[in-house]
Amino acid sequence: MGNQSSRISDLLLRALDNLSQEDLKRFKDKLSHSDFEGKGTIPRGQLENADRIDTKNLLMEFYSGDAAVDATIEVFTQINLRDSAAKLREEREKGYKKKYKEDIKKKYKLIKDMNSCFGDNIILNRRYTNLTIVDRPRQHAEVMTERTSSAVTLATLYKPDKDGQTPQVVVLLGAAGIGKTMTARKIMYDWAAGELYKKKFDFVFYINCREMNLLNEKGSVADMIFKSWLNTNAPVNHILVNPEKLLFIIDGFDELRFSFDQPKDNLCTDPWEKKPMEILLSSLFRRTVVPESYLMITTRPAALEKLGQCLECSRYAEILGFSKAEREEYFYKFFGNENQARQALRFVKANEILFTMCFVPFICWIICTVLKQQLEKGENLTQTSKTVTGVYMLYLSSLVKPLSNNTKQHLYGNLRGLCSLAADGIWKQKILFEEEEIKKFGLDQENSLPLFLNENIFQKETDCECLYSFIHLSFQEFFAALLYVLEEDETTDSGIPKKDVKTLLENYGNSKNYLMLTVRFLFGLLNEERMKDLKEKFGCKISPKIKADLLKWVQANQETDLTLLCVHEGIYQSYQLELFHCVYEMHEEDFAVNALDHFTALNLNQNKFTQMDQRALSFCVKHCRRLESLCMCDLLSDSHFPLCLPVSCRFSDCHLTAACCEDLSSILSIKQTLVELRLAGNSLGESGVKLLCEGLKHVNCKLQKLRCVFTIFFP
Ligand SMILES: Nc1ncnc2c1ncn2[C@@H]1O[C@H](COP(=O)(O)OP(=O)(O)OP(=O)(O)O)[C@@H](O)[C@H]1O
Repeated sequence: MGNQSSRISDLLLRALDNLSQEDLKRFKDKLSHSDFEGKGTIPRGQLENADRIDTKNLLMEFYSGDAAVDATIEVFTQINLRDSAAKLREEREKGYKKKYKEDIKKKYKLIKDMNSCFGDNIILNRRYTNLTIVDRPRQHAEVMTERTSSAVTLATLYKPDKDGQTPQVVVLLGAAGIGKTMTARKIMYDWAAGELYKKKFDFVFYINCREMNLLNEKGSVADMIFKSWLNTNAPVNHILVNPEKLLFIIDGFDELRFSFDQPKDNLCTDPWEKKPMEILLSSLFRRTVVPESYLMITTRPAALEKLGQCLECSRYAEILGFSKAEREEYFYKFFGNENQARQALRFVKANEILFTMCFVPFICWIICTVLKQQLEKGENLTQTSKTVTGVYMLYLSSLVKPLSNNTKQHLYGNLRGLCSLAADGIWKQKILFEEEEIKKFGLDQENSLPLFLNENIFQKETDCECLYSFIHLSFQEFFAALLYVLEEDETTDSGIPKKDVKTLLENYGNSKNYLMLTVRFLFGLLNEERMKDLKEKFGCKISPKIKADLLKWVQANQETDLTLLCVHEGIYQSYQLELFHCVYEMHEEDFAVNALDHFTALNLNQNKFTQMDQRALSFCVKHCRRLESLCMCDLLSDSHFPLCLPVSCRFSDCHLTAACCEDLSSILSIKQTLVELRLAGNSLGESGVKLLCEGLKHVNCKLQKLRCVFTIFFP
């Protein structure tokens, strides 16, 4: 007997056992007259002498599966045994939930490391580290300037807000690799384990946008539920009875290729109605179908505008990544060996930029993976990197290093194919690739695949289809960028469309935001050291002339007097801020000086920057040679903003510390053009003020105006 039959058998027997002898007699009598769902009646002769077990067996034989329970409930109701009917209904619901939860727990309990061998899994809870998540104000102009953001936990996402409104749609935002998918998986697991949303949701369904892109057939909400149901037939009818107890997690909105500007009368309202995927998803987002259900949508910030066009969200929350303490916790979890974790942490902390970058879990994973390999081989921990591109290169090098010479010979060809596949995919917003495409780019050779691509087994209706994806979307973006840097190669590129960097930049400028990370990597790859590595380690022929195109592009996108308004730690990501990130990613003084030559004034007030934003800005401001005025306030308390050298500097409420005063002091003693300095709202401390005074006393100091309010007591 299958699992489901055995569950139904127990359920029915319990229900019949609870009947008195008299009620059982009435039940059998009514049953012998009932033509349930046109299936005819169970012959009276068979029922007459049947005991409870026989009756149960007859019910199961005659009405197979769930219909036997439906028939029993119906007959209970007809003979006025309403309590028994309600109890059976309730027990069946509990059974469904229990089974679904068990299956979900099994499915989400394990995760696969991106570079792991088949069957090499890790227990989710042993690796999952808490992330910092904050609530975000809505995107109305008047609230965009609201600067407070409060920490939230997964458990409080669907709790009423301060106005008493319970959000029905939660958008979980976060940059590439910050942990959105991991969080979605953790929610699935915790819910199934009874640790999250226990009373709030009866069923939680996970929908992966990457897979949605590939579904050419029409589908319905019911089909989505069927697909999530792992083993048995989903009791969709019963699930849909209480839509307000359902949560749909739609993971990776930014990966969807569809446009969502459907006219309203195209949308569906019936959960059983089959529609093309883009209409079905539009209907869910625009709340025309199962409008009482709850949604959680994860997306990168770049797709926020598109999402806003088809969805009215009631709560935005943003994943900010790992705090310092969480980064440390991650290292211990990753290594599972205190000694190694301590060594690795000591090494990473000594390189401040590297440690800062670890706020992104995926970067943390790459760094730990590379360090683990080095530690296991007894090598010294020597690699350092200042940019995200540098970290990705580290990973690439670590993969290539142990390859045999024979494999290395084919490396460049494979890499080119891989880059072409990646770029092709980025343009088509395609993340899963079929075997045909793998062949088209010559990647079907031994050794070319396992290094960079994952094999996914994707359930397409009943057939199992084999698909490939990069080990992480950001790696696809990295390889796509690499294609633009590689020199055209007439011998190997036949049939592969040529890629023009100007088209890439133009399209990105025209708000094709999904190109954002690719463009950022492009800058990163053109760093001299990266190019040298690419040549030496991977045999790449690099085309440095595109640096000139990048320079022109940055220059063309500049104003002289720039005010960056309302950047809330990445949410309202400004195009201009992204340009600063690009310049940072290249990390070259000459380029930065030329690229930023236009700026004379920079106003960074009203912003809340992430640590990485601050690093990028710090680097850029340092290289704005013609900057005359810099105005900023309210930096993070552990910020590292440069005390750069324009004519006028305003650092109001910048949490400047005594350490910053040391820089300031030396600037005052060198920079004779600095004439105005405003420092209101900073508590510099006694030692800070003393340091400042040193600079002010210096013979080179030509400061004319100093504005500050100090509360400090000198002994
Ligand atoms: N909370 C976490 N604890 C431990 N590791 C994490 C966590 N979040 C993410 N990671 C690591 O970072 C990797 C990338 O995370 P994930 O795929 O969830 O990012 P994402 O935000 O969905 O990225 P993208 O927008 O590029 O799809 C994971 O595969 C995992 O190794």
